[in-house]
Amino acid sequence: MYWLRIWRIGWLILRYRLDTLIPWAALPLWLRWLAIGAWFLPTPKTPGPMRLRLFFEALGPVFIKFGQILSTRRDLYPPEYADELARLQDKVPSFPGTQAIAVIEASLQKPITELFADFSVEPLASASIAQVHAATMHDGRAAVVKVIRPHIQKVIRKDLAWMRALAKLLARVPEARRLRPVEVVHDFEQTLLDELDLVREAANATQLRDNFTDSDLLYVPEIYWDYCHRHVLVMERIYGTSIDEIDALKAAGTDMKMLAERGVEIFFTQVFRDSFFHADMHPGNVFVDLTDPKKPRYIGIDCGIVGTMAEEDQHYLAMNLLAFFNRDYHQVARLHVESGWVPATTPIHQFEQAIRAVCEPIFARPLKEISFGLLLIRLFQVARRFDMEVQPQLVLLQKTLLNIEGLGRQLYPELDLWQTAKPYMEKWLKERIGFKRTFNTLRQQLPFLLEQAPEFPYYLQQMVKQLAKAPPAPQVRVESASNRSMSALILALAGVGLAVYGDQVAQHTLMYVGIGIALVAGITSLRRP
Ligand SMILES: Nc1ncnc2c1ncn2[C@@H]1O[C@H](COP(=O)(O)OP(=O)(O)OP(=O)(O)O)[C@@H](O)[C@H]1O
Repeated sequence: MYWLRIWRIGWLILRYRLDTLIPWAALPLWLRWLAIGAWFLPTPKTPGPMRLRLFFEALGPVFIKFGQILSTRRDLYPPEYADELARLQDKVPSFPGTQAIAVIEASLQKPITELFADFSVEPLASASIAQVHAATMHDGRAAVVKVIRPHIQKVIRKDLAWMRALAKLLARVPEARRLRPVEVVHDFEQTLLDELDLVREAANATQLRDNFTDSDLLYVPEIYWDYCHRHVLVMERIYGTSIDEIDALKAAGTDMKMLAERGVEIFFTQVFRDSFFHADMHPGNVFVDLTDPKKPRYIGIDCGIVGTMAEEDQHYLAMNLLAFFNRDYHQVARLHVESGWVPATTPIHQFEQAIRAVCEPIFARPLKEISFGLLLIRLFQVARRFDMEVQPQLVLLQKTLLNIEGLGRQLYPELDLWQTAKPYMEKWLKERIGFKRTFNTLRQQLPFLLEQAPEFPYYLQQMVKQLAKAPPAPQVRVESASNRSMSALILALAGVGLAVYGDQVAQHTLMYVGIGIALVAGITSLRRP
């Protein structure tokens, strides 16, 4: 079985003449012997990217998924390859509904009739990892049941082992190393293994749903947790119009401008407000609720792939985008160093010049034609030359951004992404840096500080004792200065506490503690020369 797979991969490489895509002359001698087998084969007529796509298709679901992921790495691969691989589709035959039932019953440990009032044996949809069936719950709710393809785990693990081996081999070739085969395969492995766990998908969907509770922008179907397992996911069935059905959307009188803008708003809200974004926004996963076509609401399904961002990354991303659109390349370069995205030793001016060289041609176009996603790709390409390790989350973000832009412009070609996003980002940055955020942080931390309040007199006593023992003047001055700031700080906290939380008793206690500290600190500082 193992050798059969090796033989098949080798044979398909030769059949699609992938050897012609490899710069043999650049390879070490020990590898060149592999090319000997190809010497007698006819020269291929179809272009290289298409042959690569056919190769992935012939190798089945895992390689197809891999090709789809490569197609999103436009920062690494030439556009003609990315475009061709983006055409890869999971044309996988569905598996029999009886097998789906067997997986469900084995996972949930109950007969299907006990689980559902009705279960449709004919699948609604079928993809490489899972298949979806319609069902009705016993209380009458319409549901869909997602079931992991039987035996897919084994196939995936075997193929992943293969890919890792091939990637390691490629990484030994200097020409191929810059394509980062090992990292790319590693990221792919993570994504794929995550997709195999439907409980993870259910948890993601629940979080996204919670983040948009009562929102008129996005709806996420409810997860029926009592019916979930690693291999089975049961959720509310939704009835929306696919975002792909432009004619149907228009015929229903949808406000297409608002629909496109809401898509952008949802994305930026997810990235900046929640730091949790749906990262698989292909049209098959996006529907529109047209209850009110003048206020169309999105419906998102399939939360198998999500992205999160660290707070600092959010901050630097927003600052970067704003700096970009102000064409302040020096600031962009500086932010990259400050955030640690590129090494601290990066020569700022050279980096700035390199960024300017790729960005200026983009900005020569009208603003509404500029692609954010493409801009990020260019930036990552430049930054790689300056040793930037692009984190997977940033790659996910850039990929999602490209999807959103694609969708948005398909819905409403005049969509000005920047005009839609800029006010949102500026507002976010202002809130983050401004008084409101400081106040909110204090408000969050205050219960903890107040919990410590009864200890204040003790600390106070200790402080006074220490001061009494304190040695020479200059040092004392520093200490009393710091005590004064300490008392000011505590007083300030007490003030905020009063404003935010105080009932009458707490207010008085805090006030007296605050005044006491201020008095003691003041008297102590007077006692010292
Ligand atoms: N809650 C739902 N209500 C109605 N239809 C649904 C629901 N969830 C999924 N579907 C249908 O099933 C299809 C496949 O679902 P989903 O995208 O979750 O599966 P998948 O195996 O991850 O597919 P892919 O990998 O192609 O995204 C959807 O395109 C949609 O038509």
